Amino acid sequence: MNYEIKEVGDILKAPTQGNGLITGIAFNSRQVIAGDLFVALVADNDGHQYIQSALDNGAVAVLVDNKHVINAEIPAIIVDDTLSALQQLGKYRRNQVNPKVIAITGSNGKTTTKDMLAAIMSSEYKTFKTPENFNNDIGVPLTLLMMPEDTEVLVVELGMDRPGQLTILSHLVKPDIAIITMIGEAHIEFFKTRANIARAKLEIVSGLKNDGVLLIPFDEPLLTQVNIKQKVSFFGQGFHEIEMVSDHTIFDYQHIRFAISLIGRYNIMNALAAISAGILLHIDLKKAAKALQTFDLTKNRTERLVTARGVVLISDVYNSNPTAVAAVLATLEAIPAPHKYIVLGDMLELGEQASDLHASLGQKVLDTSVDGIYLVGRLFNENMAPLIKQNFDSKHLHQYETDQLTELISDLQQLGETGDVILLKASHGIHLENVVNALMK
Ligand SMILES: CC(=O)N[C@H]1[C@@H](OP(=O)(O)OP(=O)(O)OC[C@H]2O[C@@H](n3ccc(=O)[nH]c3=O)[C@H](O)[C@@H]2O)O[C@H](CO)[C@@H](O)[C@@H]1O[C@H](C)C(=O)N[C@@H](C)C(=O)N[C@H](CCC(=O)N[C@@H](CCCCN)C(=O)O)C(=O)O
Ligand SMILES: Nc1ncnc2c1ncn2[C@@H]1O[C@H](COP(=O)(O)OP(=O)(O)OP(=O)(O)O)[C@@H](O)[C@H]1O
Ligand SMILES: C[C@@H](N)C(=O)N[C@H](C)C(=O)O
Repeated sequence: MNYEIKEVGDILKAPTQGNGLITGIAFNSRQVIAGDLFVALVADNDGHQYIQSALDNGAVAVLVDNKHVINAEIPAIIVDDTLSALQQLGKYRRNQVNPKVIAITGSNGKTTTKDMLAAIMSSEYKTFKTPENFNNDIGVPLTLLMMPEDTEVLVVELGMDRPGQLTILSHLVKPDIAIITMIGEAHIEFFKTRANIARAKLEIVSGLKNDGVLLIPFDEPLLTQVNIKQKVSFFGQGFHEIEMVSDHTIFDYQHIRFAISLIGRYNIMNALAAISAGILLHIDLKKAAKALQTFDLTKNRTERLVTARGVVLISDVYNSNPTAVAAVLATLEAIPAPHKYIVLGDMLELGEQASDLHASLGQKVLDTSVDGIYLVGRLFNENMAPLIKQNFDSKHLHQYETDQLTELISDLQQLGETGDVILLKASHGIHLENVVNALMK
């Protein structure tokens, strides 16, 4: 981006001080590079404390609120509220660059579908995608502002954990195509029912263009009954699964063979969502197939890693909820390996249903042929372990508190031989990524 400080002041109808050309944006002073506008956000901490550190790192100006007094020498844009100013700027950028926008939400699979779709779109168009999973009220405007001038297609992920959030984000990005990947139980604590989650996910159509298309899975009744003015299309039918091997999945769709560089039957659904959006923007299916052979996947999403000892780790540690756990257990069951182990950490934000939902996965764990079970956290240990103990050799059941990751790491470091598989899955708050990182050292 290239905006003069005064231009940003005009966009935001806000007073400015100083001159300079803004070429990038950052809200963390530690990540500021020369030319950036530093946005001082107020969270648990107050970002205004880090203005000097941002300037030292090369910030050309700072976006600050008028409750803070700022030295007149510092190039600045002064607003009422820095987060809403960030969103306003993002909206301006969206309209100025004016790409085709494909917005993706869903309880699971947003980031994976976003990465797949961006790879497909890049075969034909200058494409920009959400970095990592910057999908909230901060991440979405940041994505819009990071989008290069010549972007033809923007693939943007929209997340939410409360009703109303997607309405705001959808109006911000104004999608041409909106995708809902699936409805699960993620964040159900704040919704109580899956029906309420579906209703909140459907808010994605509130900013969808009148001639836009909503893409939804054909087999989710909470979505297929939707009644909206825009066109609705379905994905997920008409494929023929051929094979799932240890590091990729093969299926046929419309007479084209797809070999996606990921395991998990659910990733066929994610791929079909991405392919269907590709078709809407006239991408040739052979090009889509090529793009999905090797694409850049955000880490820790059913990511296959191999340790120095040759043990395969399936790292699925960014988030967790019952549908996702069931899906990866089925995947683990389907892939060949001499020995298999599972490490399950608690699933968070499930509210009053948490105990039942943790218990309900017990039979699925027992039905998966594994040689060892490692449970991390109170919820699994209190609610699932009793059933496992009755039906599984207790020598091979290992239990940890969430503050015992060091013990877990040292146990896993001894575990398995070449070709054996360890699946790790937990909510992000359990921080199994630290275990994965330690095992990969
Ligand atoms: C408010 C804020 O600025 N907090 C970010 C900030 O935390 P901190 O805990 O450090 O904030 P803190 O309160 O200490 O500091 C206040 C401010 O001072 C800044 N600061 C702090 C120290 C310093 O030396 N310099 C500095 O500039 C700091 O960047 C922050 O702006 O610094 C972290 C590391 O850089 C980021 O990770 C955080 O980003 C949040 C999570 C975010 O919302 N990030 C956006 C970009 C995002 O999209 N994040 C995604 C996903 C969000 C998500 O959970 N999505 C949900 C759904 C949506 C939920 C909506 N509630 C889902 O997918 O299910 C992600 O982190 O993965
Ligand atoms: N279509 C799907 N159905 C069920 N589970 C899925 C599906 N897609 C992905 N998952 C599970 O969810 C995990 C996270 O995937 P992904 O990151 O794509 O989801 P997400 O919705 O973007 O979540 P986040 O925004 O937190 O990254 C996967 O590793 C897998 O365990
Ligand atoms: C980390 C956040 N995006 C998320 O998905 N949280 C849920 C509760 C999880 O980690 O499972």
